[in-house]
Amino acid sequence: MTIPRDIIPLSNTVVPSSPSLSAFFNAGASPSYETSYFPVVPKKQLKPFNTGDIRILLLEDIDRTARELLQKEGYQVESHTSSLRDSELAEKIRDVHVIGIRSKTKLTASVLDHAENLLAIGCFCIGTDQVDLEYAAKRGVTVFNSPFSNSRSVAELVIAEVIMLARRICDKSMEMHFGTWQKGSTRSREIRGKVLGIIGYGHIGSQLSVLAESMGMSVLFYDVVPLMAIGKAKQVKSLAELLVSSDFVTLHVPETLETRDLIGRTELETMKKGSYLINASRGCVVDLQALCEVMRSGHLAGAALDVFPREPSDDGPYFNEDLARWVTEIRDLPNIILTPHIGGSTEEAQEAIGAEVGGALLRYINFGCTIGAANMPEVTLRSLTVAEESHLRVIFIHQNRPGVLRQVNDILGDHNVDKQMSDSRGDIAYMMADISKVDSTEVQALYTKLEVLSCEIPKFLSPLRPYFGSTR
Ligand SMILES: NC(=O)C1=CN([C@@H]2O[C@H](COP(=O)(O)OP(=O)(O)OC[C@H]3O[C@@H](n4cnc5c(N)ncnc54)[C@H](O)[C@@H]3O)[C@@H](O)[C@H]2O)C=CC1
Ligand SMILES: O=C(O)CCC(=O)C(=O)O
Repeated sequence: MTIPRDIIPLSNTVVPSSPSLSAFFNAGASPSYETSYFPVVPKKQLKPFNTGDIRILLLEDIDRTARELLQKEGYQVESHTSSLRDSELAEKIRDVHVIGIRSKTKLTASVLDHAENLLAIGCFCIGTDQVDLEYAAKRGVTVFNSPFSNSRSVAELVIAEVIMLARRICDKSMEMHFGTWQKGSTRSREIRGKVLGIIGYGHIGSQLSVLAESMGMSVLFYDVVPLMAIGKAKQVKSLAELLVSSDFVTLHVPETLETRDLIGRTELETMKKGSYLINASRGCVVDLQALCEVMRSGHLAGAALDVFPREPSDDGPYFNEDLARWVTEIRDLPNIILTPHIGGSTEEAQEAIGAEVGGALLRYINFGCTIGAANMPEVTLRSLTVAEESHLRVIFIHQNRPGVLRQVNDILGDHNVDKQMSDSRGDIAYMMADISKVDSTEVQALYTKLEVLSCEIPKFLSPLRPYFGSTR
């Protein structure tokens, strides 16, 4: 557990928002924070609230690029180097408007039920399987991630592992650490001319394909969709075809129902004798019990695992039998490289992710822009400018039902609707409209009328709220 740090005092950087909005954004704010004032910068962006009222919780050692970006905006940012235990997470998530996580923090429906004020989740990684995306959308919580900022880092780790496995580097190094000098070439091979089989030819798989070919390997890949092969790589028709033909099999699929235990005993036994398995995707994709047995039988020559079906939530001496039964077995296997989910953990990747996800959160909070969202329709409009006085941006997240937009437009209709964009994704729709000639005294009435509309949404959807922004 870590001590919260970097809590910025509340700041009043902008013209105060309407009382109802202050109430919305201030709900749960701790009265103990000090107040201070930052210079007002005349930016051409929405300031629908006091930016200092926005409370952001960053977990799992998210890069300082994100922290600094968000702090500069005047938001209150509290950051922790690790994830939080369940009870602490439930408590902390209650008050915040934004939470930033990586892969350890599980934002399930029951955790999200505690999140009374949550507007957005930033997954500072590629995977979003740790978040119940659908439930978050139903609660009007928008989720952002970084689709490829750490892809290269994962690809580089895998290429390193291919060589290390082929030369049994980890075992050799371990022997030396224990004082044993054991020279020899038995079961050490070059990777040139060998076949790399990639399962999942997306951002990481295709990047790896380029690296592997440049080192003289042949590349086969299997993917559920037909894809353009890069270089001389070849897409195969079935998983079995890839498994029987590859010297190294590496997994780069997302965690889905279909990929759970994608590699079980049958698949492991289908792999070539003396081949190697690498998993830097998600732990549940490989049946570890089967892997241990097949490795002990000598059928596989080695493996590298960066991800596990259960991973410790804290750094420390936790990779032991308390985590799972298979841990002891895996630790005892020869020529197996074990790494603590560090595929994307490079300074370059983390900095890029911090800027990308931090920027997406900022654009969402400040402008309502959902471009890049993982669970909401992608909607944006050109920003309002400070010259456009008496303009108001209305954002309305609602159930995707016939008639809702007509009702919304009836309410907005007394004003000039300068621009409007609406889109839906499954059951959820997102509407953004810029209306003009709005007197500040009318904002509350508009809000109330829209809020009544949202009452038509079943009770569990009640947090879907209208959200206003103005240039003032
Ligand atoms: N170890 C680490 O630190 C990291 C792990 N990851 C994991 O790697 C995964 C892949 O990342 P990206 O390449 O960026 O994803 P991506 O979405 O670009 O590519 C995934 C590919 O897998 C394919 N696919 C999906 N289901 C499949 C199936 N059943 N069989 C075969 N192919 C299937 C998709 O069609 C797609 O082409 C992420 O979802 C994440 O879980 C990502 C980054 C870092
Ligand atoms: O960096 C992390 O904590 C998670 C990396 C990962 O697995 C991802 O980006 O999906």
